[in-house]
Amino acid sequence: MSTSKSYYKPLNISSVFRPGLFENRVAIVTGGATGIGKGITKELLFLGCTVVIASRKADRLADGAEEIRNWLANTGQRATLHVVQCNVRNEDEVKKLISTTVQKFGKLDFLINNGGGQFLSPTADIRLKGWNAVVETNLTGTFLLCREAYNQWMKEHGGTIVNMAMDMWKGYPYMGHSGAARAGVVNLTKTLGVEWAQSNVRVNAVAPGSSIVSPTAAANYGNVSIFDGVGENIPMKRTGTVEEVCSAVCFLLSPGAAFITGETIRIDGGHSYYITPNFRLPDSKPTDVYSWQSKFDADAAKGPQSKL
Ligand SMILES: CCCCCCC/C=C/C(=O)SCCNC(=O)CCNC(=O)[C@H](O)C(C)(C)COP(=O)(O)OP(=O)(O)OC[C@H]1O[C@@H](n2cnc3c(N)ncnc32)[C@H](O)[C@@H]1OP(=O)(O)O
Ligand SMILES: NC(=O)C1=CN([C@@H]2O[C@H](COP(=O)(O)OP(=O)(O)OC[C@H]3O[C@@H](n4cnc5c(N)ncnc54)[C@H](OP(=O)(O)O)[C@@H]3O)[C@@H](O)[C@H]2O)C=CC1
Repeated sequence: MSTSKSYYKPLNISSVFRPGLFENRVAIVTGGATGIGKGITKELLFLGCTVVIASRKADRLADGAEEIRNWLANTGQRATLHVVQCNVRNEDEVKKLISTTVQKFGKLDFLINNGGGQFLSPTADIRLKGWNAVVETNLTGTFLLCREAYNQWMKEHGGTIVNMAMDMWKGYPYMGHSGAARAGVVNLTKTLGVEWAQSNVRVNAVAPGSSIVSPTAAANYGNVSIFDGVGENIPMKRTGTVEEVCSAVCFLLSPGAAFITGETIRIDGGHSYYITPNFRLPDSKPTDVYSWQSKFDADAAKGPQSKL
């Protein structure tokens, strides 16, 4: 990838939220060992939360957990990280993830349904097995986790859920399966926000643009340059950072969002509101970046983006 290496340096974690905000809280983050999920996990740990990360691949979980635990040890943070292997498409594994968490930690305050993904394909070429794989991962998996978290714990004790959507507001050419599934996630989020309000359970979502740079996200497409050039068509003239998603998730989990439910926050630099053919913005510099890296690194990260 042409983007500078410094962009991918191990992150020094910080947060715009107060230290200890999530002390005595217990969270599950699916897909918490890579990319955006790993960032969410680190910020939650930084804020004192106990975090269970869950996904399919044992090696990815082990690598992610090792990196996170090394960071915890180096910074002297005293937070608990636990790993559970779980395919969100498997109902039994989802039930077990929730029950194990509640048994081990005594409760479940937060569920972050981050795990998911898709492959690029013209919709006409998608086989049924591939369609089902993507819809089951993103929509059915989110449903199963929400249902089990609610029935096994949150119905009686309250809780907060954040789901993962994407920039599918105008359809999603070449990701028709995922666009349809994520639109379903946005709709499910509204429904559950209303149905479960009486149990003091808030359900919201975030919708990142197709522009949140992480090495695993890029590698999934077999093309590490997939994010190159993406910033050009975004009003803020740049791609987004993992941290810019994490802070929105932490806000939705926080007491500051106590009156917000059923909502989906777009994190896309204005891309989904920008209609290019009739109204093209004048050239401009990239906007300021929020990241956990030093100003020097953040400036380095801006470099390649400004060439887009
Ligand atoms: C222009 C800029 C665009 C930028 C886009 C970037 C925006 C980023 C958005 C993101 O979401 S980043 C996150 C990326 N991470 C992932 O997507 C990871 C998770 N994804 C997956 O694991 C897979 O894509 C999956 C299909 C959802 C699940 O895989 P699973 O292992 O369960 O299934 P498989 O056995 O591999 O495949 C099942 C079935 O699916 C079809 N298929 C899978 N991959 C492809 C492919 N690359 N091309 C075409 N079809 C595919 C296929 O039918 C598979 O069955 P078989 O035919 O192999 O039997
Ligand atoms: N990066 C971006 O620009 C955007 C990302 N998103 C979404 O954000 C989320 C995080 O993506 P990102 O961090 O960028 O990319 P990653 O590829 O790093 O994250 C995907 C994560 O999901 C996990 N996962 C995938 N399928 C399953 C499954 N069936 N069960 C459990 N876990 C699963 C993977 O772990 P494992 O392989 O071990 O199962 C991995 O940790 C995804 O839902 C993605 O689609 C949405 C919009 C834009």
